[in-house]
Amino acid sequence: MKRHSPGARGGPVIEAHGLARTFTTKRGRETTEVKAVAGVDLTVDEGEIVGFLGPNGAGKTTTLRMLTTLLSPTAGTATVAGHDLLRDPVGVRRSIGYVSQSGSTSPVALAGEEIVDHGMLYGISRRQAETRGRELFDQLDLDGLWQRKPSTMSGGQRRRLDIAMGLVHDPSLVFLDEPTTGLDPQARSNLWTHISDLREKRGSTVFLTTHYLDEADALCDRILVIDHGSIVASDTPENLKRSVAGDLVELVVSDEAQAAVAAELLGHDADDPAEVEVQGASIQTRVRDAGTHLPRLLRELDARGIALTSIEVRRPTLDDVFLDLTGRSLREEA
Ligand SMILES: Nc1ncnc2c1ncn2[C@@H]1O[C@H](COP(=O)(O)OP(=O)(O)OP(=O)(O)O)[C@@H](O)[C@H]1O
Repeated sequence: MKRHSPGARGGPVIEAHGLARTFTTKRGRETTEVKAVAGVDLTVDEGEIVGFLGPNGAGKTTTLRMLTTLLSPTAGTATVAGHDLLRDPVGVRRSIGYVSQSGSTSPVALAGEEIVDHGMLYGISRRQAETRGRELFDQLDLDGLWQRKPSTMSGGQRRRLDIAMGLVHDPSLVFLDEPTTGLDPQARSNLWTHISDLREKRGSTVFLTTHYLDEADALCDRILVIDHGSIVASDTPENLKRSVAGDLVELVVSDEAQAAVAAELLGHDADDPAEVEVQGASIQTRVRDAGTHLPRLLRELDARGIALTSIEVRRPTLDDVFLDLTGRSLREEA
């Protein structure tokens, strides 16, 4: 597993060892145990934007709630923002920002007042909270909304207000639980810019969960994949894509009668020569680093007089990675 990513600027700000949580539920005389998180080791370095991905019920929110002190682990240890999770939960809480899935703004209080109250709750003065709050409103495109109730804001504005609340006490480490769920594509990509800016302009470390693979791909230096309560991968999006599968190559020959010969030639480059699919005039397979093989393939096809109507190369996506690692497609679940 790769630990340090290009975004990393310093030492670890999260270090967890064997972090686990079992839930026990009782129905009548029957007791059921759910191992929501089964002993997680993870490291996040200062300045990284790390995406935490996994199928529904994999243990993402439970891990996040443990790392933010909202839930106590049944086993394991962690240091978060320089404080021991078990011995100094107050120290952890004061040093981090946490934006939950549902957010924490009241729909009826005025946005500015809420931000100030929230900052004071974290021990900063009213004046500091107001200065910082107004600065965040400016940075997060919330100008003019200080005196507005969240119930009158758009989804994107409300989500940015949630983020401002999580940042008002100036934490160096921010946890975002599904920050863009429910937003339209434009509001999502706008929020991505703001999240990147947290790192670029403030040097913050960001740990976020998401169901959107394009989000993880665009935003994260590193992706952690959790499945059945255990981490199953940790690497940059590029390395993950490279590691699971070759590029998908599809050739369409002009003359269907030549498909078998073309398939044989393509088979020489295939990851698995037994996995070349032919359907009518279309032939497809996976080829590692297709770009380096295609010129030769094209010359060979030409030499045999096989003309193509099209050729398409698709790089592996994070969904391919996800499918490979968990046996499930995140796209189906989102
Ligand atoms: N309070 C609880 N009591 C009992 N079981 C729980 C509790 N909270 C979570 N679980 C179970 O723990 C497992 C992990 O849940 P968790 O919410 O961490 O998953 P998740 O990866 O965040 O899922 P999602 O993507 O759907 O939000 C699930 O099987 C869930 O049903």
